[in-house]
Amino acid sequence: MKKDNHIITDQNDNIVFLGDGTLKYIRRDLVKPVAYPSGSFEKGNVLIYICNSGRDYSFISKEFKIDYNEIHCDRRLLVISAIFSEEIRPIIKQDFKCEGKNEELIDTIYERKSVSVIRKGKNITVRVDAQKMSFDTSKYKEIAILIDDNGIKYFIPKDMEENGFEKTLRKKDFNGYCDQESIQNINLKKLIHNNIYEAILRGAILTDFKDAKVFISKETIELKGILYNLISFDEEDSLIQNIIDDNLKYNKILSKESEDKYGSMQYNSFRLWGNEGKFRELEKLLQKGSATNATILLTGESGTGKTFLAREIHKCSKRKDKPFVHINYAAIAYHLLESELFGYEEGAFTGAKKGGKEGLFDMAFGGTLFLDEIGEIPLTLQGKLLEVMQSKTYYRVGGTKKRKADVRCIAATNKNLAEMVKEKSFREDLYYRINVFPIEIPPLRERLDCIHALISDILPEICERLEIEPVLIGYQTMEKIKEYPWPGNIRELENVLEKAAILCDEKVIPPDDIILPEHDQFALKPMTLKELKENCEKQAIRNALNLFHGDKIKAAQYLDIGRTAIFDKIKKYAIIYEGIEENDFR
Ligand SMILES: Nc1ncnc2c1ncn2[C@@H]1O[C@H](COP(=O)(O)OP(=O)(O)OP(=O)(O)O)[C@@H](O)[C@H]1O
Repeated sequence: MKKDNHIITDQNDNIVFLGDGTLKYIRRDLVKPVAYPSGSFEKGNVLIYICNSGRDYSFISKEFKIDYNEIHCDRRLLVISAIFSEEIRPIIKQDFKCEGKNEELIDTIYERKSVSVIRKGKNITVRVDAQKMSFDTSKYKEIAILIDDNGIKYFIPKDMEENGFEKTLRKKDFNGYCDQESIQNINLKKLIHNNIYEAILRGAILTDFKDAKVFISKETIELKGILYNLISFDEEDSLIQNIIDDNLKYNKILSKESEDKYGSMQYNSFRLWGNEGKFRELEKLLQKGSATNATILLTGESGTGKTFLAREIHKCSKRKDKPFVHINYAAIAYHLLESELFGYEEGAFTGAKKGGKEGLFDMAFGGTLFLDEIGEIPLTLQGKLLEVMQSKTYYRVGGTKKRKADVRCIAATNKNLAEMVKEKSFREDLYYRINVFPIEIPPLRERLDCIHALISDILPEICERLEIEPVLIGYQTMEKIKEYPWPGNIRELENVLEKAAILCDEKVIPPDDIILPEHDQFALKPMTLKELKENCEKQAIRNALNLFHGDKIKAAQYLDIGRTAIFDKIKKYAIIYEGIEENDFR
């Protein structure tokens, strides 16, 4: 189960866990880099200890001495230790004495804090709620970061570089300066945005002293797969330890998964989602394809992401700094196609602009030309396109000067081009020229098991587009979404999410705000009873076919109708589903 696309929030919508797949949504521009004031250990503080050498964690209690007598702290001290190039290792100082009563702590200790430690190359970033500090670990042997009510304070022992681990950490040693204002009024949810942020999350731990319940366990993470809920640390030792163990194991799984997937922790540059073998294959194909100049043919049903992936391929190619030009053949008037594509010279035809006009091949020079809906290109123009693709040169309409076509072509279609070749509506030679590197994108219904990954990818974008506060999806809402047999078009899912984001009055979308397509269509226009009935029937059959991957017999059984009846209705409503053969209707 893929876990790196999860965002876990507590009941206050503070981010508790950020899967590495979600880090790209964090708006770093909202968190100003700040330094923090001098401070001391206080009740419930968290100490994060980062060490750049050594592998034996036992030194923490020995060499990195904490003078407990100096620290007025009635809480146990949580020490998270991150060793450069090793995973985070949370350690509870079991021997640390608590003073005072728990009840007193509730008001004074921060109630909910999410602490994450992110490593990117030599940099370690510690985030506490909206605050964040980064350290270049190669510069220091040791860094101690203290988190308390006021935020993050850090301590880099001045003489540490000379004296190794001999330094004793005392409260007076924490010196720095603070800019509290820079983090005030930042709603954590504002941080969820779509800035690409390449980093690997190594650990995320929330301490919560107010609510003693434990809401999460290894099982809930593993079984539910997605959890937008509260992780809280109970005050009981054993429970804290359990949670930390779970987090540890979870982090191990995470890093193992990432390593399996990307070798040495590399990012999936294509924003692909899905965890089946075929997605790894698809990813490999995209990686290979984007690294070359070969023409790529993207096929797949409407709304499966062909345009989206064409852009991603461009972004990952050597041509990424040059233009990406999208031509949708279906959207350009037939008589204008040639001049739009190749441009024209002055006087080429009546109405031609003075000085001529550059075409899309000119505009895409050095970059990528995305030939969308290639199946729609008229036969008359197919020959010319073939010629350009072969000779890499072209003439403007009415022109005599040969121009260089320095473009990489990506074509896309939802048509069956091979069939079109047979029917003679698509040139065979052009088909072979385009079909050098075909990549088929599976429809949504074949990737339903990881639909949550797509949602966590697109929901922040939807909110940004609508200019509304980012919203999150709760666990039950996600379950409801998963129950619907999404056919193939991602746009359908986007519409549902968009509507839910608009309807939602809260920070987390409740299940009731998810209006699934079959319920929604009735609201669109008034219908007669007959139309309503037919719509219901049509939708029910479509759903059943999706549910049973096009198996009409199973769908008929599920709908409790006869075999002939379902065949008749599929024909009557012209329901198209992959796998329905023409023969079936005879
Ligand atoms: N991997 C993805 N991550 C996030 N959003 C995606 C992804 N793939 C597709 N989408 C979104 O799904 C919608 C449909 O995708 P897109 O327009 O690329 O499909 P298409 O196959 O080109 O459709 P058509 O054939 O109708 O032109 C878009 O809004 C796109 O942003």
